[in-house]
Amino acid sequence: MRYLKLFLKQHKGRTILAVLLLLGQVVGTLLIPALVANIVDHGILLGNMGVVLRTGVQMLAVTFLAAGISAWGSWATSDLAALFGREMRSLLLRKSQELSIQQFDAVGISSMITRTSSDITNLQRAMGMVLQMVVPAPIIVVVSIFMTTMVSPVMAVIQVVFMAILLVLAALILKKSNTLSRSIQTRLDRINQVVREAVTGVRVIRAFGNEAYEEERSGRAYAGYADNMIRLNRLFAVVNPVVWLLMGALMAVILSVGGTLVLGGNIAVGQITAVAEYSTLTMAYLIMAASVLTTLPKAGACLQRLRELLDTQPAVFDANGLPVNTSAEAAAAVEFDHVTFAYQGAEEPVIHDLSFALYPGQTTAVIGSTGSGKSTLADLLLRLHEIPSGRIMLGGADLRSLSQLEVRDRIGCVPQKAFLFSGTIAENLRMGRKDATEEELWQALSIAQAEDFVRQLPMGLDSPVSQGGTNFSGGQRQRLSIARALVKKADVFIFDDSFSALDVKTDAALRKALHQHVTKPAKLIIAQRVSTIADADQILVLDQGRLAGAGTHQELLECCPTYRAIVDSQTQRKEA
Ligand SMILES: Nc1ncnc2c1ncn2[C@@H]1O[C@H](COP(=O)(O)OP(=O)(O)OP(=O)(O)O)[C@@H](O)[C@H]1O
Repeated sequence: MRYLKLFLKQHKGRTILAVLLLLGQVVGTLLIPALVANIVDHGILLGNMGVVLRTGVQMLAVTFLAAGISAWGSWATSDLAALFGREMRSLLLRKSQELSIQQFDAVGISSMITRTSSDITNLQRAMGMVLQMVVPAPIIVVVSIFMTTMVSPVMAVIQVVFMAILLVLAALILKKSNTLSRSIQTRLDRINQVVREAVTGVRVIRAFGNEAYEEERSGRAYAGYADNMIRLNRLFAVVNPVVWLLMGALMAVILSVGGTLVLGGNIAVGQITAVAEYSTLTMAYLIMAASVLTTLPKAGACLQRLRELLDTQPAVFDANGLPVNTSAEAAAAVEFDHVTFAYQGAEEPVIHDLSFALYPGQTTAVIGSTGSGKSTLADLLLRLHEIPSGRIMLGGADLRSLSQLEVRDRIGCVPQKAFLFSGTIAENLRMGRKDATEEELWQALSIAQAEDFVRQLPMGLDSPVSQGGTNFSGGQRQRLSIARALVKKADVFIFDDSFSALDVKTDAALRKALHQHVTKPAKLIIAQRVSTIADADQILVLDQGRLAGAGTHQELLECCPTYRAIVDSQTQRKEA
C-alpha cells in the first residue's frame, strides 16, 4: 500500500484529474433519472410538448457530456495505471540490481519474471478498475438513497435491504476467493520455472530423451494452476445468476410498492421511474464494485510479493559518506587481507582466512579443484557478497568504502558462463564503455582472438547476437565476452575460467596478446588447466577455500604437494 500511496502522492495532479473526471461522469449518470422523472411527470402526463422537447434535449446533452467525460476519465485512469506499472517495474529492476547475488538467487529468476510481468499487470489492471468502478460506487449509492428517500422512505429501505444482501454475498465470495487467489501467483511462478527450464534446457532434455518426464512435470504445473483457476471460476459462475435474480426481485418489489403508492396518490408515476432507475444504477455499480473487489485479493497477493522484494534491504550496500581510506603508498592493485566468507545457511566457510595481493601489470592465476572457492573469490572482489571478516582493498581503498559502481567500474570481469545480450556485437562490446571507438573494439577483439571470425561475418561489428549469444559457438561466445571486458578501461581484469572453451593454441595466443597489450592492469586468471597458468607471475593454489600454496609454477612444483598433484593428474591424463 505504501508504494501505491507514494505513487498517488507523486502524481497528485493526474490522480486529482482522474477523480474529478470520474465525479463528472457520476453527476451525469445521476442526472438522467431526475430528467426522466421530469419528462414523464411534467411533460408526458401533462401533455406539455415544450417540457418534453426541452427535457429531451437536456437529456441528450447530459448523455453526450457524460459520455465524453467518461471517455476522458477512462483514458486518464488507464494512463495513471500504466504509469504505475511502469514505475513499479523500474523500481523492481533497480532493486534486483541492488540485491546481492545470494538474495537474488533466493528469489529465483522465474519468480522475478512473474513479479515483473504478471504481478504488476494484475496490479495495474486492479488499479484502473478500482478507480473506474469502485470509487464512484459510494457516491452513486449515497445520492441514490438520498433521492429515493425524498420520493419515498419505504422504497429507500427496500433499496438498502437489497444492497445489503448483495454486499453480504460479495463478502462471502471475497472470503472464499481470497485463499485461491493467493496461491494462483505462486503456481504461476512454478509454471514460469518449468517452462523456462524446458526452453533453456531443450538440448539437454532431447539429448537425454527426457521429453516424457518434462511433459509430465510441466503438465503437473499446468494442472495445479488450472485446478485453482477452475475453482475460482466456479465460484464466480454463481455470481451472475444471483445478481440478475436480485435485480429482477428488486425491480418487482420497487414497481409493486411504487405502483401502490401511485395508486394511493402519494407519488407521481415519473418518480417511480426515477427510483427504479436509481435502484438499477446502484445495483449495477455495486455489482461492478463487488466484481472488482473479488479480484482485489489477487492484486493484494501481487502487491505483497512485490513489497517483499522492494522492502528487502540489500546485503551489500554503499557506505555513503564514509571516507575512502586509500593508503597513498598502496603498491598492490588488490589485496585480500584475512578474508573469510560463508554462504548463507552453509555450515562451513567457503573461503578461509585468505590473504594475497595482485600487482599492476602482473598476472596472478588461481587454480584448485572444483568447488574450492575460485569463482567465489572473484565474486568477493566484485563485491557481489559482503564479507563478515577480513578486508579487501582495491587500489589501497577498502572495498566497503567505495561505491559498488566504482568497484565494478574499475574491474573488468569475464564470468565463467559467457553470456551475451541480444543486440549486435558492437552493442555487447560497448557495455563496458559506451564511447569506445570502432578501432578500440577491433583492438579488444584482436587481443581476445575473436577478430578473424568477426571480420568474416557479413555484417562485422553490426552482426546480430541472439538472446544469450546462442548464435555463436561456446568458444566464440567466450572470446566475445573477453573482448567485452577488455573494452573497459579497468585497473584489474578477472578471467573466471574464461579460456576453458578455447583450444590450447588459441588459449596460448590469447594469453600472449594479453601479456603484450594489457600491460598496466593486474590480471587474475582462474583456470583448471595448468598449461593456461604455468607462465603466470604468481599462482595461488586453493584447496577447500584455503590457500594451499602461492608462488610461480616452478616454486609450487617444488614446495606445494596440492599443486604437484594437480599437475601430475593433468600430465598423466595427457600421457594416458
Ligand atoms: N550461491 C551459492 N550459494 C551457496 N553455496 C554456493 C553458492 N555458490 C557456490 N557455492 C558453494 O561454494 C563452493 C565454492 O564454489 P565456487 O563456485 O566458488 O567454486 P569453484 O572453485 O569456482 O568451482 P568450479 O571450478 O567448479 O567453478 C562450492 O561448494 C559451492 O557449492
